[in-house]
Amino acid sequence: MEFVLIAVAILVVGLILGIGLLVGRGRRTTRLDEDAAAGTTLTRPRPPQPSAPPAPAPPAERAPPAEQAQPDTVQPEAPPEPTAPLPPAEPEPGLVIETPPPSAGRLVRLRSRLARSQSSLGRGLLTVLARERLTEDDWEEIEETLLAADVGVAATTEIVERLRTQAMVLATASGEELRALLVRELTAVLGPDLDRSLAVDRHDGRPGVVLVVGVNGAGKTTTVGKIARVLVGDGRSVVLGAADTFRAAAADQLETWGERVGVLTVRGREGADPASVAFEAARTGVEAEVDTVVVDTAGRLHTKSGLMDELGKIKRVVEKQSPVTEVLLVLDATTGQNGVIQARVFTEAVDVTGIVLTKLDGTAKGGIVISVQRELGIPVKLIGLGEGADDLAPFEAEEFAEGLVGSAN
Ligand SMILES: Nc1nc2c(ncn2[C@@H]2O[C@H](COP(=O)(O)OP(=O)(O)OP(=O)(O)O)[C@@H](O)[C@H]2O)c(=O)[nH]1
Repeated sequence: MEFVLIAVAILVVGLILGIGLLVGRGRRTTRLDEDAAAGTTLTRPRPPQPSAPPAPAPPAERAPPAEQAQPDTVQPEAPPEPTAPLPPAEPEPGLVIETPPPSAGRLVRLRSRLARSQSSLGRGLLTVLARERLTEDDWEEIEETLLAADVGVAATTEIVERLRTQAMVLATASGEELRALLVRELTAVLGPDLDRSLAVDRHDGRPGVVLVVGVNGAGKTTTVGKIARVLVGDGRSVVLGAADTFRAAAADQLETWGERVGVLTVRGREGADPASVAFEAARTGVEAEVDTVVVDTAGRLHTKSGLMDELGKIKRVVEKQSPVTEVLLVLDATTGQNGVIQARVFTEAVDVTGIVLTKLDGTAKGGIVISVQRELGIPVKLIGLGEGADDLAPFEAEEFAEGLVGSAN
């Protein structure tokens, strides 16, 4: 009996201790949360910080319609997302607004930047073509030179065939004549008659909207800034939209580009809905009656359907305000065939109307212009030839071919 009483007593003491421990833990949890609210330990999401200006609720007619993922299904209107744009940064005191040069003739000024392509492609071809009688080995060398410069198989075959038909002429041609002939042949495969004009004009009393798409790091944000300068230099009024809300620095970067040429940048908070920022940019452009709104987008290649949804939504939402007149895909020329594969994903997601090839100054593979155009069936409209603010030029087939082949001496 005594034994039983001792066992019961031990059990009761154990129970009391166990309950005490559990209660203690519960308190600790509570305390952590209280600490978090006081700003010492963060264990749950914080409420919005006071440093961010409170977002005024946008009036109903101004708010972009929230849309669902499926582009072609009509969804009931959901409440708008609170993504009012942040006010533009105050311009720095004493900031001088620059007047960029017009875009015409820029490629002539910048074509010496194609030096790396020129020495491997242009000079390589001229050296072989200058040989007295071209053997099969020589033709193979020509083919290899073209392929090494990323001209692509189909265009390489075409160029070699065209040159072969002129073998008689080649045999007697002077250095200068050979040069001219090569420029002519390269110009022909570059599509001299393609329409490369940028659709940036107002339509039905509303601004033309240019969406700029592409993978991160291709030079997209820089290119949007440079495009703003091209447009301002050509006498157009512009609003920029920083819809690459994925990276906060991208909006800062764009704002700086805009400020330099007196152009307003509409931006949202980091992580805001890109479509809402694009919508606000278009709305601002409509209200300010500018010629063109240029929108930088985030180039996340998470999944093809995700990209399609995002770009499709941006386009549809913007078009509630103003027509999307141009969709430019920015590609890094130094990424070669990889870039072309990435490009395909974008062309399937959105109706791309023009290509911008950046960083052509840093590559020996200038032939990428030819292969990208052919493989995607979309004209190259602008090319990036350096990090300078005005190192973006409208593409011109003959001037580009001249740059690849180089001068006669
Ligand atoms: N050499 C050279 N550099 C360029 C050219 N265009 C852009 N760049 C550089 O490429 C780098 C990337 O440019 P960004 O504009 O930040 O690239 P992005 O695609 O916007 O990247 P995210 O903002 O991360 O999406 C920068 O250092 C640019 O200066 C070009 O034509 N030539």
